[in-house]
Amino acid sequence: MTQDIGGALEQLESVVRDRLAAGDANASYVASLAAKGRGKIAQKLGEEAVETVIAALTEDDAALAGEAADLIFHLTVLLAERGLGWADIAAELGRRHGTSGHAEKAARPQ
Ligand SMILES: N=c1c2ncn([C@@H]3O[C@H](COP(=O)(O)OP(=O)(O)OP(=O)(O)O)[C@@H](O)[C@H]3O)c2ncn1[C@@H]1O[C@H](COP(=O)(O)O)[C@@H](O)[C@H]1O
Repeated sequence: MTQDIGGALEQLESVVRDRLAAGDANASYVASLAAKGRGKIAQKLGEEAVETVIAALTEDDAALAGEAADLIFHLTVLLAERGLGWADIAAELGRRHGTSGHAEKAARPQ
């Protein structure tokens, strides 16, 4: 099924929030990960980031897409556990839109 990225992220976030609220670690990976604490969620995110880097350097496109999906999924869990969601990230990206990274860096206080 093809889906636009906004819809996919909203759908994933909605399911993740439901799983966190239900807290059923036996039935849900999200709930079982959250039960291990924020540190474990952050650790998994770091592992998935490393696996994404390795895939980018050594594996094919399908493998990279899979690792990227794992990374985004675990970031969604971490954000939700902190009470944040993709709307918060979209707002920050929107604030940055149109500002060159070079210009932003040059404007930082020395
Ligand atoms: N997108 C995902 C998703 N991507 C990856 N994963 C799981 O993330 C886990 C991480 O993989 P690993 O091999 O690193 O896990 P592991 O070996 O158990 O890791 P360790 O804790 O042992 O280090 C696996 O169990 C994957 O199945 C996901 N689990 C759930 N989702 C989404 O979240 C929804 C809710 O899932 P549940 O909470 O399980 O109902 C699902 O409907 C999906 O939409």
